[in-house]
Amino acid sequence: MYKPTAPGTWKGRVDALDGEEGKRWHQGIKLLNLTEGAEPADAEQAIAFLGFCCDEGVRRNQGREGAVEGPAALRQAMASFAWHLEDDVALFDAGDVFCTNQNLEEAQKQLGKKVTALLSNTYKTIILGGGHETAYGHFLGIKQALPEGQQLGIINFDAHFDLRNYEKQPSSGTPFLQIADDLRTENKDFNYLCLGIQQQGNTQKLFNTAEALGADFVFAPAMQVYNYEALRERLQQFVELADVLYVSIDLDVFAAAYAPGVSAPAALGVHPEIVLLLLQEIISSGKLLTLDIVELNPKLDSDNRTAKLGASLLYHVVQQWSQV
Ligand SMILES: N=CN[C@@H](CCC(=O)O)C(=O)O
Ligand SMILES: [Mn+2]
Ligand SMILES: [Mn+2]
Repeated sequence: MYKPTAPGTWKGRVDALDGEEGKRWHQGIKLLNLTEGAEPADAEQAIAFLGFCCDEGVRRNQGREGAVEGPAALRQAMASFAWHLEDDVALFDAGDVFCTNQNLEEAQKQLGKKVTALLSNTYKTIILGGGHETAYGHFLGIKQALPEGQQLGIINFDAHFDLRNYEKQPSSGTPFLQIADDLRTENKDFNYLCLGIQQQGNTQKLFNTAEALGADFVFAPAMQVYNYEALRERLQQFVELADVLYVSIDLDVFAAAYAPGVSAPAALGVHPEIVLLLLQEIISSGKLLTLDIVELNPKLDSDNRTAKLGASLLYHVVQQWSQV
């Protein structure tokens, strides 16, 4: 269920005449093979991408399939980014975990193992989804790597709570309830902040589940740059209570004009600037442990707009995270 990235996958524009000054991400990224686990990172600041090629959760959740192609589209959209990273920073591509034979549960376990391998070898990890079922696999890995007694805070930029009941089967709509239940089993707190919730996109049942779990949330219409100070305060209160943060970005949080390439587009979704500002605030706290970006469906995208939005957010995340 795991494959390292093939050489030649990262390709893009080459400005040969400009030498080192013309460097782009596809010329600087290193391939990392996790077949036997991970070697300790050989750079002061090591950031690793890992793909989760899976939309089985979306299929089970009655969504529109295609997120299995998300990791490839994100890599392609990042490949020609200009290289502006400091000399002590190394960027890695650690390959992909695949979901085969609709065996989502096994794929999530495999993703978890690779995440643990990266985190316990001091890589800053960025998981490229996949449907939002990526989050539960990601969490399985975080759980193993988290030092005893550390409080985990989970921040999800999403139009949806993804707190659906999973008695029948886990899906892309259930990961955060699965996480909440796992944490409760271990007598740990579920600290969950959801940013960009659409009222019409979540039933009363989901609001009730969120309330019962003590989850905090901000509705999409309040996610505005003019409201930044209030949002920052809210975020800071949440961040203060956590020792480490897991951030999830579901691209359906954005307005469909920016992000048409998702299973469930939000016509009145959030504008990217406010998400970027809040991400910068999160990273500057120094508590970000790991991040994922999910629900990109290249089949539904328009001129790679959604892929480019996701990739551009990752550009800024990498640029800032490599300096804290
Ligand atoms: N990943 C989550 N997806 C949403 C889908 C909602 C919809 O299809 O409208 C959810 O389950 O709530
Ligand atoms: Mn989601
Ligand atoms: Mn969503």
